[in-house]
Amino acid sequence: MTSALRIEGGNPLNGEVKVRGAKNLVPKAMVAALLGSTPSTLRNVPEIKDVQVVTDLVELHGVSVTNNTETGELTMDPSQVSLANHADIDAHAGDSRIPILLCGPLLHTIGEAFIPDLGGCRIGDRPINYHLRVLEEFGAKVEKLPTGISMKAPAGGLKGASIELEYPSVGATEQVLLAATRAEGKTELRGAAVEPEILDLIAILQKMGAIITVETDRQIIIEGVPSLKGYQHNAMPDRNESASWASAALATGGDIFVRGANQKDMTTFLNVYRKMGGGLDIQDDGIRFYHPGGELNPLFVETNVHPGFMTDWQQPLVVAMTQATGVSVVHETVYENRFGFTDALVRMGATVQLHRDCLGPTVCRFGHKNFQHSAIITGKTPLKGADIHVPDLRGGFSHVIAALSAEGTSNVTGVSVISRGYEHFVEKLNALGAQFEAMD
Ligand SMILES: CC(=O)N[C@H]1[C@@H](OP(=O)(O)OP(=O)(O)OC[C@H]2O[C@@H](n3ccc(=O)[nH]c3=O)[C@H](O)[C@@H]2O)O[C@H](CO)[C@@H](O)[C@@H]1O
Ligand SMILES: C=C(OP(=O)(O)O)C(=O)O
Repeated sequence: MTSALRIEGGNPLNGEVKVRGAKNLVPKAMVAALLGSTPSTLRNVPEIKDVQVVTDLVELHGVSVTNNTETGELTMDPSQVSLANHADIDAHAGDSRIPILLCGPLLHTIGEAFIPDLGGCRIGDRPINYHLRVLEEFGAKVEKLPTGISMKAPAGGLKGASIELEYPSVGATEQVLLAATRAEGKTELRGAAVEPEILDLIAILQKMGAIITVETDRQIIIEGVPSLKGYQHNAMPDRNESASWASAALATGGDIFVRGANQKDMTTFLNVYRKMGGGLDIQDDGIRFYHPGGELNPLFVETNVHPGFMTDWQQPLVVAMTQATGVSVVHETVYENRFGFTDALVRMGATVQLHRDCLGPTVCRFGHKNFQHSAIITGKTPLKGADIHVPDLRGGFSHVIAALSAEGTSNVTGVSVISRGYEHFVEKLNALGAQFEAMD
């Protein structure tokens, strides 16, 4: 696997890339398969590290998985789900955030679960207090151990609950869905997240036999059923990868057709892109994103839960903002610490100032705390090559596109983290005409 790139920047990215299933849906769809009594088939599965991590985890629990990485068809047979050895599970500590979502399905099928310390991007503290509270509301007995979290189902199994989330957390909403569908009785969830990936997960659960109603005002009602069957599903395309390539086109002055990008999941992003002066050609089978020449406009953006501007779109777009003429402002309201990647941009010549105040109308959870969660980006600044070690998934993608738009050579290390969410990243860069040398 490529761990470092020596990039010769200053050339636009031009050409076509294909996006397959969403990183933020596919691993959860795999977890949902554990709830079924018969095998499930998921299509459009990308070859990314998070899929491998979940494959390893569910295999440890007795699920038989076959994955055709070329066709993207993955089948899971959950008929032999069993307890796994703690040490084997613990070997996956720090790999991804998905293990916490195994709790509901494991409590239903084998009555207990052990979860290692979670991974995922270090873009904030990322506590799991909502997850644990939700599971306790279903009746689970939760015990924190030095190496992870152990839990047991109550006698008679999980019971439906009335739950209110204090913040519309994506993961906690998924936790409720995966625990409630087979719990006894009705579950009412208020303050739910309604990201497109969650609606796709609900579609999968409905195919399996679940009864789930998405009401207005972030309410979801789940009427528990005693058993579910397997599903066949085509995973929704990755709107975050699509938006990343869109920002890459703007940052490098290029022109990229993202085959598979879906307009309906990206309307908020597309509006922002158009306001910035980015060119769009929305087609049935994908979207062409391009720099139309001339000046890009500065922008004000606040990240937020869906249907707001997705936080995962923010980091690559900030690189494009360094190439807009004037002052752009980004107020990050989802994670308290998602601007660490801008240090490298500043070393490359960008003008980015971070602030602890909420620079926007939304009074977010971080306003009165000591977090640099607002950024002022003043452009247009030419970027020059630098040596960079990537910090996280989106930050890593952003650093690579900054290096591609910069004059001169950049040595980017730690790029293997990008494979957690971007399929065939190096091959795609190559297809877009990027000039680089890849090192293992
Ligand atoms: C694998 C996956 O789908 N990851 C996505 C998911 O992450 P994830 O599901 O982890 O994100 P959440 O929506 O849960 O987190 C949002 C906010 O809630 C806080 N929080 C969350 C849970 C909890 O128990 N306590 C708590 O305080 C988090 O620290 C964060 O500030 O949604 C995020 C927000 O759209 C995206 O950036 C991630 O790409
Ligand atoms: C924050 C992200 O993912 P995760 O929740 O998997 O760390 C992301 O995809 O940008």
